[in-house]
Amino acid sequence: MVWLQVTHHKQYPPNTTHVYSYFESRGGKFPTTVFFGLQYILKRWLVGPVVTKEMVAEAKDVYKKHFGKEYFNEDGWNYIVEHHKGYLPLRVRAVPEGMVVPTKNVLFTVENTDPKCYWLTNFFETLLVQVWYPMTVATNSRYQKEIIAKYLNETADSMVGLPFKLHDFGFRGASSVESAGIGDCAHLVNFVGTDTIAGLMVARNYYNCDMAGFSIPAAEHSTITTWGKDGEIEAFRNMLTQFPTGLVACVSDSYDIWNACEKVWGGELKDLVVQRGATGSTLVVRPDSGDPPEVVVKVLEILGNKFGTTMNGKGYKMLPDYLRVIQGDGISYETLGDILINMKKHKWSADNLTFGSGGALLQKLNRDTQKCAFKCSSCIVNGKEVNVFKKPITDPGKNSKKGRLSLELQDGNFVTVQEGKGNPEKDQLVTVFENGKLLKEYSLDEIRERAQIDIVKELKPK
Ligand SMILES: O=C1OCCC/C1=C\Nc1ccccc1
Repeated sequence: MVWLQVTHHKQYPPNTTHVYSYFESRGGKFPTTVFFGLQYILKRWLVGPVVTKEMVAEAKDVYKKHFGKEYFNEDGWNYIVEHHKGYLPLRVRAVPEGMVVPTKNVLFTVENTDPKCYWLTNFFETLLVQVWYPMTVATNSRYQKEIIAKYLNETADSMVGLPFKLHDFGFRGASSVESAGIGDCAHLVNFVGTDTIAGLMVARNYYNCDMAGFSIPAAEHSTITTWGKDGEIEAFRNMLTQFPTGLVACVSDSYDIWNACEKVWGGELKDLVVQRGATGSTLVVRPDSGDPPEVVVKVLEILGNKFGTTMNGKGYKMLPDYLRVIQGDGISYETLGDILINMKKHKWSADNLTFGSGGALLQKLNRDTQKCAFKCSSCIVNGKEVNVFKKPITDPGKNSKKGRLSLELQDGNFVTVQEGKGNPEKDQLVTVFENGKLLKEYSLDEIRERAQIDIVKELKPK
């Protein structure tokens, strides 16, 4: 409740009764964005009777101390408590979550529904613009899915493994438990592999998804190195015996990844590894250092020499089904292609490998990555609706849109129609929130469907 923009009620023209603002990505790293995460913000902060007179009193006290003067809009907020019973008189219209939209298009609009609360629209800019984070994580994750899909399509017999190909390793590198949860849920729009448990709870509590992601038992360096360097073989054996069936992952670079693959997995423990095949179980070897394109291929070559390979229908090598590799070090949108290219060059199918990504997936992005902005484009002053815009001579890229906006599909392409000239029947924006109530909810399942990447859409049986 204690947000910024607390002095703006004093700054609008006299007799302002309506402020209408919109959110967009002005461009940036990726040409399209996956719209995701607004529903979390609405349900977490804005839905229901969210304002009480006690909160108003506290905010008044906080801001009196913060500014040293009475700038807080006490009357305005008490009006919302008394007249609206704490329900926010706002309307939010948004593109459906999971929709992939080219940048520079309106993604959602906000306006006040009570003329006395003109000041409320932009009061929540601070909170609503935080949608940049889940949106940008979902976008960055989806662009990685496109790269993986390309090489899977070229070098594997099936795309069925695609949803598991990029695993969220990012919990520890996130800025907080809450942001890890939001970011992981955004990643899970595109994939189903994660160790960021917080995201499962966001999916359950905000996106109606009982279990959004999956994982398997995995070693970390501490559970291997506590056995001592000479005990690494026993640590590995312990992984195979403690988890006798199913998949188990084992980080193998604590001392010497080449020796681990050649002499331990492919040597002393080889029979135990091969026997897992009898129960359809799999060992996943995890390198975790060195130059990823080189290390992944060298690990595959060593394991291939020791366990044998088969040629798949696309003419690429596959390890036996009981053996796979996961690379979780140095993975990002910028680097995973290099690994897949080197694998292809050495005739290894992409299906042998899974990626794990941490900091790059959840943390190495900001509001500028997709240039997310919230701007007023229309208002009513003295009963007259006027277009509002900024057009800085110092940066045309910051020009904002004018008037009431709609997002229309014209010949299959998204177009933002400005100045209220849109055709309501064609408008892709949906009223998701009005007067404190959520009018439209999206489940993660339908969001996933909407965000499908084209290559999978094309390959899906008609
Ligand atoms: O190796 C693995 O195989 C597949 C399951 C996950 C996994 C490792 N997880 C992880 C998480 C956070 C930091 C580092 C690794």
